[in-house]
Amino acid sequence: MPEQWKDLVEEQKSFEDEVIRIDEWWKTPRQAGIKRPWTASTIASLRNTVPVPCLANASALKLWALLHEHRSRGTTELTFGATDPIAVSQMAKYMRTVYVSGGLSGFSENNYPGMDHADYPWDTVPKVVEKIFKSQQWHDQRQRQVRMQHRIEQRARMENWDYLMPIIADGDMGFGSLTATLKSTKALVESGAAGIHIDDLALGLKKFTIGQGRTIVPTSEYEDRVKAVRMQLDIMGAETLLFARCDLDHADFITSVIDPRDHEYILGATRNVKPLQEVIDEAITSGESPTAARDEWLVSAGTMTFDEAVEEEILGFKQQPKSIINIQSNDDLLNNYKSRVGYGTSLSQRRAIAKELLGVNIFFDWEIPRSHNGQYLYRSTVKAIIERATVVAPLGDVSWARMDLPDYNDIKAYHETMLSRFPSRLFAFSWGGEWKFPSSAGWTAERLKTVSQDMAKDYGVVWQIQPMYMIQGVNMEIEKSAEMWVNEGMGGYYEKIQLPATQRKPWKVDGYEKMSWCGGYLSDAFFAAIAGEEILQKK
Ligand SMILES: C[C@](O)(C(=O)O)[C@H](CC(=O)O)C(=O)O
Repeated sequence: MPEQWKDLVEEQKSFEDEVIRIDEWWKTPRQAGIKRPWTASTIASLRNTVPVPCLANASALKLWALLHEHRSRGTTELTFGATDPIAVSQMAKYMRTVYVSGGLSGFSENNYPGMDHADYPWDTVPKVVEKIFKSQQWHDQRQRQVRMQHRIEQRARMENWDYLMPIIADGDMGFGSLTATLKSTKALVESGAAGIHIDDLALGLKKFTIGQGRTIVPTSEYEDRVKAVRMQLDIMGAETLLFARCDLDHADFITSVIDPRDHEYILGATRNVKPLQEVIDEAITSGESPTAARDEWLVSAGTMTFDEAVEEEILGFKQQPKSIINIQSNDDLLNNYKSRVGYGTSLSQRRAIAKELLGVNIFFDWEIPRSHNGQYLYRSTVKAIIERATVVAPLGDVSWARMDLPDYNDIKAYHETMLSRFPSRLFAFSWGGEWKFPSSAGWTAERLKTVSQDMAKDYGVVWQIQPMYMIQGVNMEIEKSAEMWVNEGMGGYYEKIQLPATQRKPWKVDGYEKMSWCGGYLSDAFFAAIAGEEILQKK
């Protein structure tokens, strides 16, 4: 065999071995539940010749085991968003995971802070994850060094925190095209993320500042994003969990009507009026309120979904159209229409069915209500969230319906239906800040005390977070400390911080005087080891 053939045969063999390794990996309990639309050879061909070890894997497998343990016990992991490694080192005493919120990172971790419009640089969250991941390693190292200076029986009485808490990171909407999603996934995994969430919001259109404005992408685009994340994980051999988040709740817009699976929820005008944007522009030119003009327009245009327009048409019939001979009532007609349309029936198919049944063309135009940025008007429903979550569930590990001002009935409907389709599903949920919790929507103070545990037990919601609003608690403590220091100086510090912190039981609160937490003992150990001393001297 010529020399160069030997290399080629080796190359082929190493490729085929890699394919086998990937196939075997996909059979492991952690990976077996995922349904991929690609083969192991595709992934092998996208991998490096020499695979780069995946640092996040130990943590990801730990997260996987933890969430499954919660699932089987009917309990939940409660955590909150943090960007500061110091805060995370304290959280380790009570919680077993940590969340890195994009909103919080965009607010505090870059030079151009702002509201959570996901407009911060795409590598902001990976950098925060990396900072926390590395700090966790350091805390683990310095704690171990101190512990190892003590005999086993002494160690039983010493602090022994698990600082290596799996980090779940906000992947937002992937930060760009599919290749940007691949890159941001790669960066998050390389930074140490044990879990990543990805959502279906439109790029550049995330808004929290005004009442209206949440915009989602078509189902197909969301599906592609989730695929991109999964594919990048596969390429890296990463065990990192994929949290498929759906942000459709309270969405007002969708960017495109390309996917028939979304057509049922798109709103159109049922009267032949001027386009909305023209009316808004005229209002602005003449100094009138564009919001009022918009609201009036929505009513005057008879804005509704196509199915609602069909229903209105049928209910408006005084008598049966002649073409329908075997249908007795308007209700039968409506039921007939409904039985013939369903998930994925396109608008043109719906039009044709309506025409066939009613004998008339229904006026419905979803172009004229389009917004300034070209978005289509959208009606969000729990059913639509479930449909999207169902599409992406086989690619993800955890399902998450982001809800704001939630109605408990919506939470129940979403999880019950998802469980009927995916009985062993893991779910995530995020709570909000300063929510009003109306009792009309099923919320009472008593309900709130048990709701997290109930959602874990009843629906398998194993990971529940306060994404960014715990910052209010942090602010409260800092504000109180600032007030104290300015008014009471050293006396206040001694009485209100130093004494209670050092007297706290069973452990002192961490501070610089505690040589372990600030790494003093670890530094001393380095100096001693370099000087040639035996540092493992059991006290
Ligand atoms: C989770 C989230 O993405 C975040 O950045 O923390 C935000 C939080 C929030 O606004 O409630 C989100 O849900 O979009």
